Formats: sequence, C-alpha cells, structure tokens
Amino acid sequence: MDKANPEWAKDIPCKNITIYGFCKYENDGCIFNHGNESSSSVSSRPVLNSSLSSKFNAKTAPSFTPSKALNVKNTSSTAIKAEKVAKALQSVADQQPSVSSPLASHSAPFSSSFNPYAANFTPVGSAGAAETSSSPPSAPSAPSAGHTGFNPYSVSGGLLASADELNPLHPSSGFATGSPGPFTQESSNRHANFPTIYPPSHSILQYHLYAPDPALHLKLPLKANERSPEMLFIPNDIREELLKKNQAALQVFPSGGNLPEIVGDYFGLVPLEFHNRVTNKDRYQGHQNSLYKVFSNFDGKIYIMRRIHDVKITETAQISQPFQRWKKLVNPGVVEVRDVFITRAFNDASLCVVHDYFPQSNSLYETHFVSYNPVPISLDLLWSYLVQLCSALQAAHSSNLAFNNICLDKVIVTGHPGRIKIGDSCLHEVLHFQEDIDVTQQQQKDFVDMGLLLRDLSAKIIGSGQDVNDVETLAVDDQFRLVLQYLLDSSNAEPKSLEKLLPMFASKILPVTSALQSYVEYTESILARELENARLFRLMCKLSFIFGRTESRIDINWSEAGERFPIVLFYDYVFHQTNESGKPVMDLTHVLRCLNRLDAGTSEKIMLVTPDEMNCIIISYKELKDLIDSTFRAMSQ
Ligand SMILES: Nc1ncnc2c1ncn2[C@@H]1O[C@H](COP(=O)(O)OP(=O)(O)OP(=O)(O)O)[C@@H](O)[C@H]1O
Repeated sequence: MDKANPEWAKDIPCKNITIYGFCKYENDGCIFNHGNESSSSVSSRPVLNSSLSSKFNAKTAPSFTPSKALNVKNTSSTAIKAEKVAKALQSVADQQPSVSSPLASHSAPFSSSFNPYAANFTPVGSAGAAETSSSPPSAPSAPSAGHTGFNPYSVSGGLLASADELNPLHPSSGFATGSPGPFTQESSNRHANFPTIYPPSHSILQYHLYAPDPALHLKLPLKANERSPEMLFIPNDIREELLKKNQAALQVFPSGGNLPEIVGDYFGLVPLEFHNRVTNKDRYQGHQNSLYKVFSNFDGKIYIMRRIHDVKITETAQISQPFQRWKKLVNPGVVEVRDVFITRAFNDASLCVVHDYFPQSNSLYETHFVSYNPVPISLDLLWSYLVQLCSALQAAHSSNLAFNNICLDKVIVTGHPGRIKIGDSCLHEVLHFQEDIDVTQQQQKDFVDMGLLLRDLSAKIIGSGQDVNDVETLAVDDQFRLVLQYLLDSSNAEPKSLEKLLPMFASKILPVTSALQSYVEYTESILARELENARLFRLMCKLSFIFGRTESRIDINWSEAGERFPIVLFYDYVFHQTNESGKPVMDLTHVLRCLNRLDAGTSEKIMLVTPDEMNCIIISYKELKDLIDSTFRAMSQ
C-alpha cells in the first residue's frame, strides 16, 4: 500500500462508520470511504449521522436564539453568546449519534421548534400509527404501572429499528405473522394499506433538552428526608405526554389548498385521517367521510368535526331531534357531541357532526393492533374496558339511545390507565332518521358489538388460539369467558340487559374503580406539587428584572452603602452559595425555601454577608420583600 497516495483507501469502508456509525475525521483527512458516491468529493455524512445533525440544529433552535421581538439593549452580545452556545451544542449533537428520539430517528429533517405553518405538514394528533409512540395505556392494576414511560433508547422504538420493523404490516412487526389475530380476511384487507409514514417530520419536540431521569445505577437509595431534583418536578413521562398532547392540539394546517377556511362556526381545519385504509362501506350509509380537528369561533375550544360528504337532508328535524337527544348524554365513556349542521362550504351538501377533541387519542384498533409498538392486552385491561363500556351503555340506554357503532375503530383510547370513550355518537341516528328502527333492537346490537370488540381484543392475549370465533380457545379466565358468551349469544332466548350482565362481574368493577381513583389521586398529587410553579416563576422574573442591570453598577443605591444593596447580597445568598473550598453549591431546596419565604414575607431574619466577609446585614424576609417590591415599582413607573 502506498501511504503517500490515499487513492488505495478510497473504496475501503471506514471502520469508524462500521463501529460507531460515524467518523469524526471524515472531513479531517480520513482517507477511507464514508459511504459517499465518490470518495474524492467533499463527503457528506453517513445516513445515521446526517439525520441526527439535521434534527438538532441549535443555531436555528429558538431556545438558543434571542428573540427579535424583544427590545433588549444588549442584543448583539446576547446573539453572540447564543451563537457560541449553539455552536457548542451543535458539536455535542454531532458527536452523539445515540442520543435521539426514536421518532426523530426515522423522521424527515427535524426543525427543533414546532412551526405550525410549516408547509410540510404531517399530523401529530392524527390517526394511524402516528400516535403510537406515546406511552401506552396501562392495565388498571396500579397507577405507577401505568407509567411505563417513553423509552427513547429501546431497541424496538429506537435507532436500531429498521423501517421494515416499524411497518405494522411487515412480518417482523409481529402483526402479520403468528396468530392471524381477531380480524377476518376481510377486515385485515381493509387495513392493508396502513401507512408507514410515521414519524412525522418537523413537529417533534426535543424532549432530550429536558433533564432526563438519571441512569438506574445512579439512583441512589435516599433517606426519608432526602429528595433528588427529579422528585421536585413533574415526572418525565407525564410531562412528555402532556407536551405531546398540547403540541397535537395546537398544531394547525397550512392555509391554502382545498380545505375551506371556515365551516360554520369553525375554522383552522386539520385533517385527522392520514391513513390509506378503505372505509367500511356500510358505515355512514356508504357516504365518504372525513375527520378534522377544528377551532371553534364560538368558544375558542378545539373540537373534531366529522364531515359526511354529499348527503341529502331535507328537513331540519332530521338533525335537530337526534342532536337534542344526544347532547344530553354526558358520560366519561362517551365522546360528547357538540354540534350538528349541514354546510355547503365543501361545495356539496355535507353533514358535519362536532365532537369533543382528545389530543393524541387513538382507536383501540390502532392502539392494540397496528401501532409500531402495540400495547399488549392483559385481562385487567379487558375488565377495565368492559366496565367503562358498560358505564357508557348504561348512560345511553337509560336515555333511550343506542350507539350502533361500538367497534375497534370507533372506540378511542384517551389516556391512562386505559381510559376509553365511544366516539362518533349521534351520526347513525341522523343518517337513519325516520327509518323504522326499533331502539330496543339496536340496544341489543350494542351488547353484541361490545362482545365482538372484547372477543377480538381477547384474541390478542398471548396464548389465545387461532380461531377467533371460538371463545373457548381465548386465553381469558372463566369469568370473562362467561361474559363473552353472554354478550355473543345469538339465541335471543331472552334480551340482554345490564341488570343481568353486571352481576356476572361485580367483583371486577371494584379494582377498576380503585385503579381509576388511585390514578386520579396520583395526578392530583403531582398537580398539587406544581401549583406553586407559576408563583415562583413570577418571583424569579421579578428578581431577574431588577437584579444585575447595568445602571445598578453605577447607581449609588446599589453600592455597598446603598439602600438596595441587600438585594444584591440576597441574590448571591440564594443562587451563588459556595462551600468551604469555594465550589458552587447548587441546592434547589435552599432556593425554593428562600423564594417561598421571600414571597410570604416572613419575619424570619437572615444574615447576608458581603463576598469579602467584611460586612454583614441582618434583615428579615419581610423587609427584603418590601425592598424588592418598591424597587420593582420604581423601575416599572
Ligand atoms: N374525539 C377524538 N379526538 C381526537 N382524535 C380522535 C377523536 N376521534 C377520533 N380521533 C382520531 O382520528 C382517527 C380517525 O378516526 P375515524 O373515526 O375516522 O377512524 P377511521 O378508522 O378512519 O374510520 P372510518 O373508516 O370510518 O373513516 C382515530 O384513529 C383517532 O386517532
């Protein structure tokens, strides 16, 4: 080999790429092949690395770019600092190929901030596998178990998963192989074109920019009185879930295109169905349908609007009567209907039904069958679903209503622990208005539909037989099997009713209610912890507004003899503590304690010492609070 002439190495793959996925000397003289077409040209990064570096661009990330809107005096120096930070972060991002969200790793180039007007729109809270990365709903057994957490490093969901593995219909996904699942040939064909486009491109937040939980081996056993910083904040999995929900809720669709700007009282239509599945022909009387997220001009809230294309409705009663009946139905197991109207905004006579919107919700089918990471079904979860569905049925049937649409596609999972709601209510009644339909018969059909839904789900439990229709082969306990047999019994010997059904599993209702209650208490306790955040944040802002301004360095009031000097010392006392050897002490508890006392203006006194330790001031929190308030007022006048 001729070491003087690097030509000999141009076709040999660089080992750094093989081992680490990237070569940091690629642009710095490394003579081996980095996967470029021509090794002699200026090399581009290998695929893995390029997706990473494009995902995180600290320079363009708004968190690191000073806002132009702010009229800050030292804008240029801030910008220079921000650029330095950005550069440093960029280089860190470039050097860490493994730090990536599993979503982002398969996405188009990432724009670190959410840009609702980006032309390249892809849904966040929409249908399909799109939402499958969110934390799965859990069995109702324990609230903490519900927080399995989003593991960005997991192999199946992380960088190591190939595109094929992420395809729900790919054999390796476990969906197409093994047990054929509960679906008949027809139903699996119906979903055969489910897209593999997820994850979407631009709208993924950099969740890693927040402090992650420490690695397990660093989680030291704490004494009863000790707290780690993570324990002081909202748990990461809940924070991430709420962020994703907010992001999905606020995402808008680029204006222009075929969609009307305003439909009735609603605007900002965002299509929610981004899948290629063929709609069940019998549904909606064979009419085509579309689902949109919409913003209400009336109350500013977000809803979903289902449009049934090209319907003929001649009398207003067809709309108003079913709507009046269904809008009274309020139950946690039902997606409430808010509005029904006919519009010509789509250039046809479309029927629009408006329902409550639950960001990031997925149908049961998406959650358990076609997601990248299907939520496993357990018996506990099935009992929970059964109890919730019965509650919804009880509410509807007692109002002389029937759903007519209980199926895997129309029941959505809205949150932990396995909370579900029957969607799409009221529509069936509008479309079949004046048809000679017996509600009691429809209610009987609801029972059977519920049985079919639970049977299909049971078939996904590990150990269930291949024949979906055979309840005996399902891996459920005898009690659940009896419930299924009762619901699916077609002999019509006696009408099915909740009075007969509920006693069959009365003992199972209590654990479900306990789990839901525990979860409520858990989230309430988290909420209580966060209660003070806004107050402390405002206090921090107030302190930061007045502390460290340029004028304070020349103003006599801020000098050692000045009346505002205690503020300078207090700021140091709170944030700039050092230990005996001069090392910074960053004790969050100390900060919170001081700020809380300052906010309350307690009479407790503290001793503030000058850095040279030559002078000290003894002052109460009340006096400090008054001083800070008066300074702030003087500044804002
Ligand atoms: N109330 C809701 N809030 C938020 N998202 C919803 C709501 N209802 C449905 N979705 C989302 O919209 C997706 C599409 O719902 P839709 O009812 O159109 O299912 P579908 O399988 O496309 O049915 P169809 O074949 O009848 O069109 C659901 O999978 C879910 O992710």
